[in-house]
Amino acid sequence: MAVAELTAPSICPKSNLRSSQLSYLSARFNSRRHQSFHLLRRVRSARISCSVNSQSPPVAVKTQDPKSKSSDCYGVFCLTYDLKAEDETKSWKKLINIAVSGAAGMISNHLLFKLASGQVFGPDQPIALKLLGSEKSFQALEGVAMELEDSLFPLLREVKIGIDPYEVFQDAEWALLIGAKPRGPGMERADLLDINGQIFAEQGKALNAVASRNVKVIVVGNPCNTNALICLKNAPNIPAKNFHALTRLDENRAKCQLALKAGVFYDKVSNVTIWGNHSTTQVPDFLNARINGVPVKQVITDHKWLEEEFTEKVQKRGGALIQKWGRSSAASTAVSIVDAIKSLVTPTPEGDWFSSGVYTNGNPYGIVEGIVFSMPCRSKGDGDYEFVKDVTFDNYLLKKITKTEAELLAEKRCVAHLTGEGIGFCDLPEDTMLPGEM
Ligand SMILES: NC(=O)C1=CN([C@@H]2O[C@H](COP(=O)(O)OP(=O)(O)OC[C@H]3O[C@@H](n4cnc5c(N)ncnc54)[C@H](OP(=O)(O)O)[C@@H]3O)[C@@H](O)[C@H]2O)C=CC1
Ligand SMILES: O=C([O-])CC(=O)C(=O)O
Repeated sequence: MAVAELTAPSICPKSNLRSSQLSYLSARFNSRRHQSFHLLRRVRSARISCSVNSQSPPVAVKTQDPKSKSSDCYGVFCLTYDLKAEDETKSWKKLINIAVSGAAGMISNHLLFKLASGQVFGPDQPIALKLLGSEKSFQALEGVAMELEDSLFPLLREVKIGIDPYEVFQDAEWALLIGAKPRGPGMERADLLDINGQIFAEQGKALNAVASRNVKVIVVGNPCNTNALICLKNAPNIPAKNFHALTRLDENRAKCQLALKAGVFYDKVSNVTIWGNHSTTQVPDFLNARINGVPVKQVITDHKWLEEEFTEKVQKRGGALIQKWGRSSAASTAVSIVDAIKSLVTPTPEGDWFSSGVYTNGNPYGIVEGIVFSMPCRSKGDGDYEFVKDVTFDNYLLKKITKTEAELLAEKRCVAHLTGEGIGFCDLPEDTMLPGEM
């Protein structure tokens, strides 16, 4: 690995690194081959920061336990700071830990820079990014960390990279689970459920063991509803309510199509629910949706279009995009993850709601319990949510909801061995597909 080409940071922030870290770092440098790259950087950073700060008044620093397996950091982010020592940062909130899996992937490449810029959690919220990859993607992950260093984001105070979820998820307050294996040629959907299910079972166990007891988990990697179910079943000490499967991209896609048809800008479209699975059986609800506060069916009177073209367009938008791009949605998915987080940390506007795939227990819509199903939610902005009460159903909507519910129940039976509910038995509907498959 080209360690010799690396230079220490040319700036020395008002920071301090404990000199006791040096021997610890040097020892570890020899013992962990794959992490030698950033450990050497860390030694160099430490030396520079120690010499510059030898005349500085002492500042409170975060203590680092050499025995801790989760103490690795990356490059410039190994410097430690007293956030209360500088006027600019005095009013900042307490640092939050955000874990991201699949961090070397396409979606993450958009998302991480949004998180670090402050546009998600706000301009007074410092963050630590804990990035999970694999042996295969570790070098790419180092590249991601280098780009984060070079971006000089003031709010980004820590970056750590690793391949062990038990280390990376330590104290995570948010876990954005993006990494998943794509469906390869000739791979059965049951195989995909099993391969990805293993990943999410393992990550659920790791969250259960080391994450914050109130961690909020957003599962993006497909098939995201059932992956989220597997994850929450393997994390019994974390409230099931805290697990989400990302269906916000589908909601955004539905809003865009309704706006286009009605000839209005998309900010006029509200109250859009995606019901069910993030698959081609998902149900974009035009019965309860509104345009300029008026029910969509009164604005768009072509109901055949709503039932057929609109619905199918939203269900298959992912596939249409893959045909153009040659790869699945990455930028708009990252934007929708931002939207999903913001919906939980800011109060939902009066009268509106957002869609999220959440655990069905206690839902007021009669959806079967024990699955992860996209439904309309509202939040007070405290990271939690409640189900919306005032939604209506007609026969068309109920029939569609029943179909997507049956699909999720079949997926659940297929992964029973991963949720601790017996032996997996796959009788998936023939037409079950991800939005990206056509
Ligand atoms: N719910 C939703 O709305 C949507 C979900 N998705 C899903 O999100 C998931 C991730 O999508 P996306 O980020 O586009 O997928 P990518 O293929 O870009 O990344 C996913 C994984 O690929 C590996 N990887 C990526 N880049 C590299 C690299 N340069 N070298 C080595 N390994 C690499 C990483 O796995 P590792 O680090 O583990 O090796 C990473 O976790 C997929 O399951 C997709 O289907 C996509 C769009 C919308
Ligand atoms: O199928 C995929 O991987 C892409 C996907 O989920 C989407 O675009 O909604």
